[in-house]
Amino acid sequence: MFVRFALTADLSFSGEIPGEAAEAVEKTVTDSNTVMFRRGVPKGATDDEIGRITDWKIEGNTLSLTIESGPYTRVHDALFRFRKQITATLGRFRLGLRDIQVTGYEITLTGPVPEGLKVPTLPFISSAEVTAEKIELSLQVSATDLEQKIPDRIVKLIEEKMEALTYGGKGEHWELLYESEKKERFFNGDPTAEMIERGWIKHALSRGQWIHGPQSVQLFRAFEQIVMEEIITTLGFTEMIFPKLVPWEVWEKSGHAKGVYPEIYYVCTPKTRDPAYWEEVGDYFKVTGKVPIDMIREKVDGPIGGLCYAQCPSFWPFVQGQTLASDCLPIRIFDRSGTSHRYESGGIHGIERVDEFHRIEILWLGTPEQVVETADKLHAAYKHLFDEVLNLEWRSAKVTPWFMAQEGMLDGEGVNERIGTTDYEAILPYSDSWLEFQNVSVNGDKYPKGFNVKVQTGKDCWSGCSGIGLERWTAAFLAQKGFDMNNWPERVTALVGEQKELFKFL
Ligand SMILES: Nc1ncnc2c1ncn2[C@@H]1O[C@H](COS(=O)(=O)NC(=O)[C@@H](N)CO)[C@@H](O)[C@H]1O
Ligand SMILES: [Zn+2]
Repeated sequence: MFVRFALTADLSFSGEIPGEAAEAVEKTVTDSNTVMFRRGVPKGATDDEIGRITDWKIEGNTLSLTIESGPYTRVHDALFRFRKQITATLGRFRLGLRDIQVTGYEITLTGPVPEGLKVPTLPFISSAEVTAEKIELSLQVSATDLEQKIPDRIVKLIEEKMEALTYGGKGEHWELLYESEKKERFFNGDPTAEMIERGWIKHALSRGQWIHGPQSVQLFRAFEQIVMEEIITTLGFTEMIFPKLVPWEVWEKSGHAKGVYPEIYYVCTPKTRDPAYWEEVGDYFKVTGKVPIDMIREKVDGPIGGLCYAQCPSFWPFVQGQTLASDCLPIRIFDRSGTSHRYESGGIHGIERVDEFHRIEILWLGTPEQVVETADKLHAAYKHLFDEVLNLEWRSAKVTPWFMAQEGMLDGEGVNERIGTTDYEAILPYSDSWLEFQNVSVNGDKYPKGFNVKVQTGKDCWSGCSGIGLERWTAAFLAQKGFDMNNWPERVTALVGEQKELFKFL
């Protein structure tokens, strides 16, 4: 795409601009066009690619400018560079710059426009024309918007949307890394249906949410214990507690704020704690037995953020803005302190795809070498766990990095080949489909950059994370091993012990 910008602006000064100043203004315009606007422009850029003042006129205390550019020294950058020059020039005539009014701003992107491109609806875009080979935008922007580089971000956003449409079909990247040998299958049913049948779990009252009875929890805790022994203790990870209510600021820094909105469970706060303010809500419920949602909606603030989604982002404020001493690296921590929530795709699923799930989130950070080495150690430990301890039929594959998928980004070309996500999948005999039950990711410098974390050497700081989904482990394990404990690996049987049957429903 070739991008052109055009801008008209009125610069108003503290008094009438005298006739004799015209010459000085002319000189400042020429200097800007020939020298100032060429600063930092790559060699070989043609004249019409570089910002230029193509017209100007003085009327009373106002200097009106027309600026045009291609991609270099874009018109708003030219405007602010010129502002510096002209303030000095007219300062000599004892005139101060009072205000800049942007009276027009056009962006034209020329090149093949993919089918179905939707120009974003933003307050800054006053009109948009899209044809097969061109996109023309008129913006309504203030000088402050230009200082915040709104036009550049709009162009970047449109380019991202076009890329997504062009490569959209590429979808998720998937490349097989390892496949275990086939294992004996002791069960052919849907584990969730069987768990319900046996009273191990029951649907809870919120969407995609379950109440886990003792038998299910005994299995969750057995898996957790095995993770503690085989992974956490063996590799030296230490427990922390990461917050589970995530404010926007965390997701702004983690990048989730780019595109996680369709799947968030949003959180709002009362406008006031004053009981009198809320009395009518309780009264309404007392009288009707119904909760007045619309009335509540008027009385809350926010959403201030949402419930835990990816689990690792809310750790990062712990180290935000800090420099870590080399001798404390690599940091290896984990969190299992609460639930994650995702407003998943429609339809009722089994426990393998729920809106509220229980995950052990393993997180490590340090130099790139330390982070890659830790990931490799984790892969080896997991392989031992699934092959020898749980004796699962499983495979692993390199996929689109989880954080890109969650931000709706494409698999970035050219990122360091060690950066990425490995999914662990287990076969579910009853549906003959593979279920991703956990993953291991090398996230590169994404989080340290997002949260401004440095290491003593001043070199890159990288991080990685691994999410172990206990619902998914349980679904995969039961789908393959069934419910007869004699067919379970004895480590699991020993940890589960005698199953608790508490409830007798008549
Ligand atoms: N809807 C869901 N239901 C049950 N488990 C889920 C769900 N979504 C994710 N998980 C579990 O969480 C793991 C990691 O989720 S992820 O989105 O792939 N990755 C992340 O969020 C990373 N932060 C690592 O946790 C998945 O492998 C799966 O085990
Ligand atoms: Zn994570």
